[in-house]
This record gives sequence, C-alpha cells and structure tokens, in this order.
Amino acid sequence: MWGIRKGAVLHSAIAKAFEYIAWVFYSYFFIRYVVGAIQDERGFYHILQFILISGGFFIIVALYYSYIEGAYIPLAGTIIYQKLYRKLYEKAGNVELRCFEDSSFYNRYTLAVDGASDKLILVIQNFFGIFTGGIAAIVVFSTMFMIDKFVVLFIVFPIVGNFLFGYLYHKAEYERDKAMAPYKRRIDYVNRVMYLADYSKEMRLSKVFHILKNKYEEALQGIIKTADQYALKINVPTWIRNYLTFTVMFEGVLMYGAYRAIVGKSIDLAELAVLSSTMVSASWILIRFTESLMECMKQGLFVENLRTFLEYEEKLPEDYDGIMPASEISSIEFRNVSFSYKEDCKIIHNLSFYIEGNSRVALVGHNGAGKTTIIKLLFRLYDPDEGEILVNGINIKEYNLKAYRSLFAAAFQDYKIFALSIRENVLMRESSEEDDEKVVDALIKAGVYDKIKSLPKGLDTIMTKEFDEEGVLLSGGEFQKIVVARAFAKNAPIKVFDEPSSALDPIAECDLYDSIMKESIDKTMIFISHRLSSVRNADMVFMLENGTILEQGTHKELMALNGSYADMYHKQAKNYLAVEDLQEVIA
Ligand SMILES: Nc1ncnc2c1ncn2[C@@H]1O[C@H](COP(=O)(O)OP(=O)(O)OP(=O)(O)O)[C@@H](O)[C@H]1O
Repeated sequence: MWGIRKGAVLHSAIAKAFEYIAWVFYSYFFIRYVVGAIQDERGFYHILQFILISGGFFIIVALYYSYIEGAYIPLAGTIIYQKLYRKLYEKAGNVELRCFEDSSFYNRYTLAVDGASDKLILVIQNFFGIFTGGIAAIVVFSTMFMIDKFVVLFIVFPIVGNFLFGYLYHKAEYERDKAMAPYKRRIDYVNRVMYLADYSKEMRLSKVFHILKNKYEEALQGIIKTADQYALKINVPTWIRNYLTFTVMFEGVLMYGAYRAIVGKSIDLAELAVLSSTMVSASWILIRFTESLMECMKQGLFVENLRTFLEYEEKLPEDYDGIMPASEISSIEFRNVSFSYKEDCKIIHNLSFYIEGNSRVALVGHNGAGKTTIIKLLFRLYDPDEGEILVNGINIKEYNLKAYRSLFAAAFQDYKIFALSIRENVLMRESSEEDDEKVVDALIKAGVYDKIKSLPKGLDTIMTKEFDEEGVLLSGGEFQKIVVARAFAKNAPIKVFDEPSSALDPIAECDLYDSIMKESIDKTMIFISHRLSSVRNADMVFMLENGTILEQGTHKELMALNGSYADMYHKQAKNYLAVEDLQEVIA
C-alpha cells in the first residue's frame, strides 16, 4: 500500500487517531468537565463556551473524517484498484501456461482477485485501528480503574467476547469463503458461457444448456450447503460475543455504578456519569479494537493469499531475461525431448529431429499425435521434462524469452478473434494507418482482402458485435484467413501455421498453400496439416505417432517407403477425389 499510495496510509492513520481521540475526550474529559462544572456552579456561559469549543473540535474532526472516508479513501481505492489489478494481471500474464491448467492455481487467483483492493485498504485501516484503539482502551480503562478498581473486572466479558468468540467467527467466515471458492468459480464459468457469444450457437442447437444449468444449480447447492455447514460456527460465536460485550458489560456496569452511587454513596454524580459514558466508550473501543484485530487477521489471510499469488516464483517467467537470439535461423533441433502435461502421461517420447534453416517442414499425423504440443514446446509455452530444444545450436532456455518468441509468426489452430479492428486483429499490436500497406498485403496473401475491401469501414471495421453495432461477423473461413494474415503480416524469421486451412474450401485452401509456400521462400516455415496434398512441396515431412517420429523424408521419399504416410495419403486422396485409380494423382 505504501508503494502504491502513501497518502492513503497516512490519512488512514490520522483519521483513526482522531476517531479515538474524540471518543476518549468525549467520554471522559467532556462529561467529567460539564457535570463537574454544573456541580461547582461555574455559570451557564462558562459551560456553554466549553461546549461550543469542544463542539467546534468535534465538527472539524467529523468533517475531516467524512472527507477521508467518503471521498479520499474511495478515490485512493480506485487508484489502488488500478495499480493492484495491473500487478495481478501482470503476474497472471507472466506465469507459465501450466498454471492455467491447475485448478488450485485458479482458486488462488480467484481468491486474490476477489475484492483485493478493498481488502488491502481494510487491512491498513484496521492496522491503525489496532494501534490507536489499543492506546484508547488503556486510557479509558485506567479512567474507570481510577473511579473504581472493581468496575474494570467487567472488562473481562467484552475481552473474552471479542477476542475468543470474535476470533472464532472471523476464522469460520474465512474458512467458509475458502470452501465456497471452487463453487463460485463454477458459477462464474456458467455465467461466462451464458454471456459470451462464442457459445451461443451450441447453446441454441443442443441441450447443453440443461447440463450447464444443472452444474450451476449443483454449485449453488454447494454454496448453500457450505453456508449451512458454517452457519452455527459463525452465528453462535457472534451471538455470544454480542451478549458478553453489550448486555453483560452495559447492564453490569450500570447496575454496579448505580448501587455505588445511590446505596453505597461512595461515588458522586459526576463519577457515575463518567463511569457510564466511559463504559459505553470502553465497550465500543474494545469492539472496534478487536474488530480491527480480527478484520486484520481475516483480511490478512486474503492478503497473504494475494501476496503468495504475487510472489509465486514463475518456473517459466514470461519476462525471463537471457541472451538475444540472432535474427537469421540456421537450425532448429529437438534432442531426445520428452514431455507430459500431467505426471505419468507422456505425450512426447524421446523425440529428436533437425530442421535446416530456411526450409519448409510439415508435421503430419493422426489426431492427438502430438503435433501442436511440439509447436507449444518450440514456442517455449512449456519446457520439456527431458531433453533439449536448440535454435541456432543454443538451448532455447538461454534466450531472452520475449525476444525468442518474437522470432515466430504464428497462426494457431485454436485461434481467437478479438473485438478490435481488422487492422489490430492482423497486426496484434497498436497500429496506425501507416501500417495499412503491410496489413493489406497480408490480407491479399491470405485471400480475404476482397471481402474486407467491400466493408464500409475497411480495415477499421470492428470484428464481432461485442462493442460496436456496426461490428462484423465473418464466416468461419474468413475469420481463419484473418488469423493466417497475422502470420503473413509479422516480420519474423520463422513462420508457423497450425492447421491454417481447416475451415477453407478446396480452392481457397490451394491458393492459401501457394501463398504460404511463396511467403516462406527465404524463411524457416513449419506447418501442421491434415491435408496431405498440401505437404507435397515441403522440404521435409515428419510423420508423427504417439509423440514420436514414425517416418521422415520428402513427400516422394515417404510415398516410395509405402508406410503409414503413403497409406494415409492414399486414403485421403481416395475420399477427397473419389477416384479408384490413384497412380495418376500420386505421380
Ligand atoms: N493442455 C493440455 N493438458 C493435458 N493434455 C493435453 C493438453 N493439450 C493437449 N493434450 C493432450 O496431448 C495429446 C497431443 O495433443 P496435440 O494437440 O499435440 O495433438 P495434435 O497432434 O496436434 O492433434 P490434432 O491433429 O487433433 O490437432 C492429446 O492426447 C491431448 O489430449
């Protein structure tokens, strides 16, 4: 907090100090002086003057307090919110991809993000509440002790009430919130699915809504069950705390004081008035003090979680600094690489291959063979469990990660279109009209420029209707072409295309592969394709199965081998062209 907004820390401290000073002053000095002055018959104007001066002081304190609580802290809260969330998102953006496949990471993340800035402010305010409240409690109890030694015994009730039972219910509340976090995440997921347009078609054409509705209700039941489980653990200590703090303390001190003043006549009226008012203040100060303590502990647990999240040491930090890679690519090599997403489930098995710089390489194989995983490893989205990956003869772990990733221009299979302009969707960075030539060229190569040109706002057209009434929705193939244009537009020495034509018609597919081949003449290019006709011009084809290379060579070599690749090719050609005699096609 000090790092983000010093003023908020200082004003929280001053406001808390004033709050308690005003309390102690009113309950002890003010009442004692006024009742004493009446008893000593000091005169109306003298007392009025004292009341007015004290009133002025109270008004100033109250105005300052309201300004801090009502205006300054909420404003500071927005700045804290902005800076803290930036830190949170930076962290989430910097952790390795694997974290997003770990549900305990998600739970920690959700708990950290949930009202993080409010909790941080609460901890600071309550921290000063403990400090100044502790001093105020000592002053008030000493005053009571001076009037009557035995009356302080009544303090035991609010102390036990607040410290023991207050602690129990705060702890139970934290545990309940923690137990509810996975259910809340499930509810958030269903809310997201219902809200996002991406899911709307499937939702309308299937009965998946019912499954989601059931999941939602299950999660809701989970929340209700958790609330039920913790109801007694929270309510009983709350009731006992209130009973001991208010009823026993208030009534006890009042009856005891009245007995001493009326029956025993051992304290006078001023002392009885001071006793009653300090008793009320003492109770409140104690409540506030323990509330601050408990709140600090409770929010402290959230803040601790936030801190653990922010201090999580990335195993593969996105901002990893290392040597800068050369922009010319001479080789890419996988050396005995093994990898698994989860323990005991190897996806890549002792894989080794070598790619010459400036060559065009195709990865082919059945679904789930591990092609995309190889690309993810090459992008260093994951690190191998065994073996090493080398680019230009250097282990990729030694490179500055951002600079290393900038070597690649990629079109992903599971692409995402952003609710931004077409220009921004192609460049994937901030852009201006000066970039138009590059964007247009990329869109032409991807075979979608004619369509974009026909749109009234051209490159400025916003994709999707999320924010803009005039936003456009394109066909699946057109969307995919825009994604492919990303790889054309980025000036990078290695181009990667993961199933770039899965949504294209045969003519568009053919044109696209022509463009890709032309584009990659002086570049290293890796592409994944299920359409084997598209790999005929590759310099090297790797046929994968179960995370290892089954066959490798040029298309011709693999056909001559007459193994798995040739078999797959025959089957595809047969189905695709619906011809019996393929000799002509193969030739
Ligand atoms: N994030 C992940 N967590 C766990 N397992 C995964 C993950 N991503 C992929 N897998 C598993 O790894 C295996 C290989 O997946 P990969 O995407 O590399 O295959 P692929 O050859 O590209 O398949 P396709 O041709 O269908 O795209 C699959 O069995 C898949 O279930």
